[in-house]
Amino acid sequence: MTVSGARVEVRNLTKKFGDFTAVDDLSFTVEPGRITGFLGPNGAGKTTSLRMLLGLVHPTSGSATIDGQDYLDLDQPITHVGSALEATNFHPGRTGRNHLRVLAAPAGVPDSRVDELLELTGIAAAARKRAGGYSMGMRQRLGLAAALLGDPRLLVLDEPANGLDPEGIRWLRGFLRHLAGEGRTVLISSHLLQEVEQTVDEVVIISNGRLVREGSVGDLRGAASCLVRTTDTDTLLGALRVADVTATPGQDGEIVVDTDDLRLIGDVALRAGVPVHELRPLAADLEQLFFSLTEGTNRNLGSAVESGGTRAEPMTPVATAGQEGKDD
Ligand SMILES: Nc1ncnc2c1ncn2[C@@H]1O[C@H](COP(=O)(O)OP(=O)(O)OP(=O)(O)O)[C@@H](O)[C@H]1O
Repeated sequence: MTVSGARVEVRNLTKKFGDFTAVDDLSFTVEPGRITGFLGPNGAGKTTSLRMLLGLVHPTSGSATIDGQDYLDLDQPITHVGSALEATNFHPGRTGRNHLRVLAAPAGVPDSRVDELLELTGIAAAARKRAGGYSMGMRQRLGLAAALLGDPRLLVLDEPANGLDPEGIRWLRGFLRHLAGEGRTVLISSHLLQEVEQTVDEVVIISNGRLVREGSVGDLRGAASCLVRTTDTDTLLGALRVADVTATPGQDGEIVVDTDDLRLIGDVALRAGVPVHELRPLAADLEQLFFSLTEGTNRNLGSAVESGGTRAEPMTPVATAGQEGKDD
């Protein structure tokens, strides 16, 4: 199945609550066929941005559009955008199945689609149980099923990994990958880069309502490198130089080499006749990078520090779902 994903454009988006600027001149783009992580510490402004994208909050200035249109101007929005903002936005006394049916009916979505989504999201066995008794992970799955009712081109999920166990996170990763693989645009928020690092292709990082970084996860990780340890650093450094590989000596026989081609390094060392005691790729510490970009700020804890620095380039936000229903 091929889906024409929607392009999200956020331009100079700003939201003030009184004197407080929750979202500050935010610009970024979210591309179809990709999973984009919208990241920032608690209180950074992610949910507010997503709510503006979904037409739930009116921007003070700027815009957030879906294929060039405001959410509120979309014809049959359920077919364009599916969102899940809060995993508790359902009637606790209603079964999971009825929750979905209540959302589906007014949108003209057949009950067969509800049953299909209950299967797809792995909660079919609990479909006739009251949603109030669902675990957090099951609520997340129910929210995801609700977001997918209209087979949308854009999926906006606020903290979808919250409450999922490692197996659930692995499942979510595969599920979102499948949806993006069909061409859909997938935008997920998280306050933990680590939680979504292996899920997302692109990141938009905000802090104090402002963009601090936008780009691919690969860009964030930076250039590949590896560490090699030997008892004869001088000889190995010379051999690496001859092989035209940039290398920097460290302590205790360590050399950091600007490539992740371990075989090449091993071959160079063998030819130079030096012993290799360690050889491994060096992973960038993304979590540390995330903290330095966001300065560990958490406005919800009252520790807001206006970040003066690290402005970067642009990318995108989002989300909502959850409606009211009636009893079974
Ligand atoms: N209606 C409102 N009135 C006043 N302040 C608000 C309102 N909504 C949000 N805020 C404030 O705006 C800031 C951004 O909140 P927002 O919920 O968008 O952040 P977030 O990045 O989604 O955080 P979290 O990860 O905790 O959900 C917070 O300091 C919050 O207290």
